[in-house]
This record gives sequence, C-alpha cells and structure tokens, in this order.
Amino acid sequence: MLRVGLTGGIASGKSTAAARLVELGAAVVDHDLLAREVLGPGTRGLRAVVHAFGPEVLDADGALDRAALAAVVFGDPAARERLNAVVHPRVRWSAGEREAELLAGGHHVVVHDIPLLVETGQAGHFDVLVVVDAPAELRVDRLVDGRGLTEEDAWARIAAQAADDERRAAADVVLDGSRRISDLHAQVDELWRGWTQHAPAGPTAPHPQA
Ligand SMILES: CC(C)(COP(=O)(O)OP(=O)(O)OC[C@H]1O[C@@H](n2cnc3c(N)ncnc32)[C@H](O)[C@@H]1O)[C@@H](O)C(=O)NCCC(=O)NCCS
Ligand SMILES: Nc1ncnc2c1ncn2[C@@H]1O[C@H](COP(=O)(O)OP(=O)(O)OP(=O)(O)O)[C@@H](O)[C@H]1O
Repeated sequence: MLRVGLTGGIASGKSTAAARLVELGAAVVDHDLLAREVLGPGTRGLRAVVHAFGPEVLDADGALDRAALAAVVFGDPAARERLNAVVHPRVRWSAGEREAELLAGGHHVVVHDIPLLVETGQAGHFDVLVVVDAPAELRVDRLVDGRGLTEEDAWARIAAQAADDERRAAADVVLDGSRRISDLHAQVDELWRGWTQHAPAGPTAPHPQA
C-alpha cells in the first residue's frame, strides 16, 4: 500500500496530475470535492456556515452561494479561519472513510489531492508528498482566463495559501506544472512507473497509456 499526498498552489495543475493518476489506475481522494459535499444542501456543515456567516451566503434555493462566501473569506483571514474550522475537520473525517473504503476494495495506491495539505500540517502524514509547482503569475493568468476570476481575486487566493518555497521544501517530489499538459502527464507517468514497477496498483488498474 502506498499513501500519496498531492498538493500545489491554486491552478498549479494539481487536479490535472490527479486525473492522469486516475487514468493510470490510482485511487484519488479529492479533498476539494469532499469540501463541497460537507457543505451540500441540508448538511450540518452548511448549517454551521450559516450560523457563522449569516443567511447572506445562501442563494435563493437555500444552497451555498460560493461566490458570496469566497468574497468574504478571501479578503479576511479571521473569516477564513472560521470557515476552515467548520470545513476542515469534516473533510478529514470523510477522507479517512473514503480511504478505508478504497483500501478495503483492494487499491494499493491511494492519492489524496489536498490544496491546503502543507497549510494544515499534513505534510508528514503520507508515504510520499508530491507538489505540483508553477509560477504565481502563470497561475493568475490561468485563473483569469480559465475560471473568470479577476486578477485581484486570483492574487487574494494565492495570498491565502502557503508560499511556493514552503511547499517545495516539504515535497519528496516536485512536478513542473508550468509547461504543456502533455509534459505534466509524462512526469506523472514516470512517477507512476516508479511506484508500480514491483507491485500491483489496484483491482482495476489499466495499463499506462503511451
Ligand atoms: C470559499 C469557497 C466556498 C469558494 O468556492 P469556489 O467554488 O469559488 O472554489 P473551490 O472550492 O472550487 O476552490 C478552488 C480553490 O481555491 C482554493 N481555496 C479554497 N478554499 C481555500 C481556503 N480556505 N484557503 C485557501 N485557499 C482555498 C484552493 O486552491 C481550491 O482548490 C470554497 O473554496 C470553500 O468552501 N473553501 C473552504 C474549504 C477549503 O479549505 N477547501 C480547500 C481544501 S479542502
Ligand atoms: N501544464 C499545464 N499547461 C497549461 N495549462 C494547464 C497545465 N496544467 C493545468 N493547466 C490548466 O490550468 C488550469 C488549472 O489546472 P488544475 O485544475 O489542474 O489546477 P489545480 O492545481 O487543481 O487548481 P485548484 O487548486 O483550483 O484545484 C486548468 O484550466 C488546466 O487545464
């Protein structure tokens, strides 16, 4: 069994690397997705967020208005701490459950895709820590062009995360997310070969694609 932590600053290419790992046969636990689930309609997490931030962070259907909450928390470290205190323990619990299911299902390589892995003190929790790295200016361009954030909002999210050298210092492996996607795929493929050369990856692992 190999437990891998995968992280990187926003828009570094972390989810792109995770998607490639899935193609190769890894089981991936996506902590961004779990964070959405624990704030889903009718959850205790969502009730706790409304208690902390007021009904202004709900949309007309009573679901979380993500843009409204983002506008509050990325401009205010104390507010962000309050949100993190609601979301992070719930995500950690869900991730533990999900990992147990995957291991029981016969997966040998479980990758946790965690945006705030270093920030939340989880760097020592994995057998291997992989960091996807790309310059902040390039990541801002991706956020503005690809996700419609303003430049100011993009920099605010970057400022809410660990510095790039802090993440690199914690890494066992650094992948370069600043070149072409095919190049990032090639780096992931090589990593995967190293992990699975002598051991099976999981019950349904397909053959790596050329
Ligand atoms: C504030 C929210 C509602 C904004 O939602 P939105 O759809 O705009 O963004 P999304 O969830 O897709 O996150 C995109 C990226 O923003 C960054 N980000 C998200 N939350 C945080 C945070 N608390 N601190 C720093 N960066 C963050 C991450 O790089 C993440 O990959 C949402 O991000 C949220 O609930 N955040 C708190 C949970 C969290 O910390 N998630 C990330 C790790 S589990
Ligand atoms: N090597 C690359 N070259 C060009 N574009 C890339 C590369 N890697 C990722 N991208 C693009 O950059 C954007 C962000 O990539 P991705 O979603 O993988 O980042 P992320 O680190 O998971 O971001 P987040 O922290 O928001 O989850 C996407 O639109 C993706 O297609």
